[in-house]
Amino acid sequence: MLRIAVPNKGSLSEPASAMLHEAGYRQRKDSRELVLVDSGNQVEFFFLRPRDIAVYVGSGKLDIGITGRDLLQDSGADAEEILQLGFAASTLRYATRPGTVRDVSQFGGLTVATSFSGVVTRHLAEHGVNASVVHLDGAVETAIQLGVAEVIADVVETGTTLRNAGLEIIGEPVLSSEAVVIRRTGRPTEDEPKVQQFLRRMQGVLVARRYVMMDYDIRAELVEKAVALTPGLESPTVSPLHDQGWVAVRSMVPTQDAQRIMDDLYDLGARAILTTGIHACRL
Ligand SMILES: Nc1ncnc2c1ncn2[C@@H]1O[C@H](COP(=O)(O)OP(=O)(O)OP(=O)(O)O)[C@@H](O)[C@H]1O
Ligand SMILES: O=P(O)(O)OC[C@H]1O[C@H](OP(=O)(O)OP(=O)(O)O)[C@H](O)[C@@H]1O
Ligand SMILES: [Mg+2]
Repeated sequence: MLRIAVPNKGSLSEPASAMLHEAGYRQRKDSRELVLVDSGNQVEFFFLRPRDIAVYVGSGKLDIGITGRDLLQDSGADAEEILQLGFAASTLRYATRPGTVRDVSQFGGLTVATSFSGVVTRHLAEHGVNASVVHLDGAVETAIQLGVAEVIADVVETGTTLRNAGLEIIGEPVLSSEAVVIRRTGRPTEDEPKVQQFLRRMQGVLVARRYVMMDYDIRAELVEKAVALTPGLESPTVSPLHDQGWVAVRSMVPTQDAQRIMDDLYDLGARAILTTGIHACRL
């Protein structure tokens, strides 16, 4: 059985389980369940703290896991990203009281509070800055108010939390993160076909979420121009219609561009333009 680590709490937990469910895997019904066997798919899920997942996978105790890139890098575990999942997107940013310091080059002699002390310690060293790092578990913003640190490094999505704490973001992002699938570094195992099948399923969900199927009819002499608007992932299907002057085209298009493409196709002369959702796919 493939042994997979899944976040049990926090921002990653619900979207990770939703994605696994969409990929056809059983998911737990009770958030207190720690282990779930999906015997139909020959997979065993371990629900673990997001921060611990890289440690289990890096040590080889579990085959693969879903975690955040920031947590993976912070752990220093011997694990690598094998698929980006596109949710829990965030950046790790430095922040301070307005008007104090402007970027990392001015942090010498200061204290930086963060839950990502591994990443931050390395980042400071790379910039040759001699600053102290204080590790906190969460609610890091308060460390400045309480005088524990002059600077914090924290996860930013919308920036609302920092603004509400009266802090301003300074300097360049320390790193950009999102949910990722990880496995032990350089480790194709005897389970490799199962890992590849798992990745294909997850990629199928990503494509089904990001693309719609578009169908339309177009005059035969305009098909090249139409196909340039809807190139598809590989090549669109072009089928003859009973009316010999027209063809039917079928192609995948990014969901976010679908309305604009439909307008452009209509202006070109296409008719009966339809989009339909994709429920699942293997590319
Ligand atoms: N507001 C957010 N938006 C997007 N991603 C986030 C957000 N907060 C945390 N993350 C991401 O979630 C992961 C951290 O998960 P973790 O469960 O440790 O923290 P959390 O979601 O803040 O939950 P907790 O309540 O336990 O602090 C990291 O990869 C981080 O980048
Ligand atoms: O930029 P924003 O959209 O405001 O989101 C970022 C905030 O979200 C997370 O906090 P969470 O609510 O999980 O609390 P925590 O500090 O206890 O982790 C993260 O730690 C930031 O504080
Ligand atoms: Mg949090």
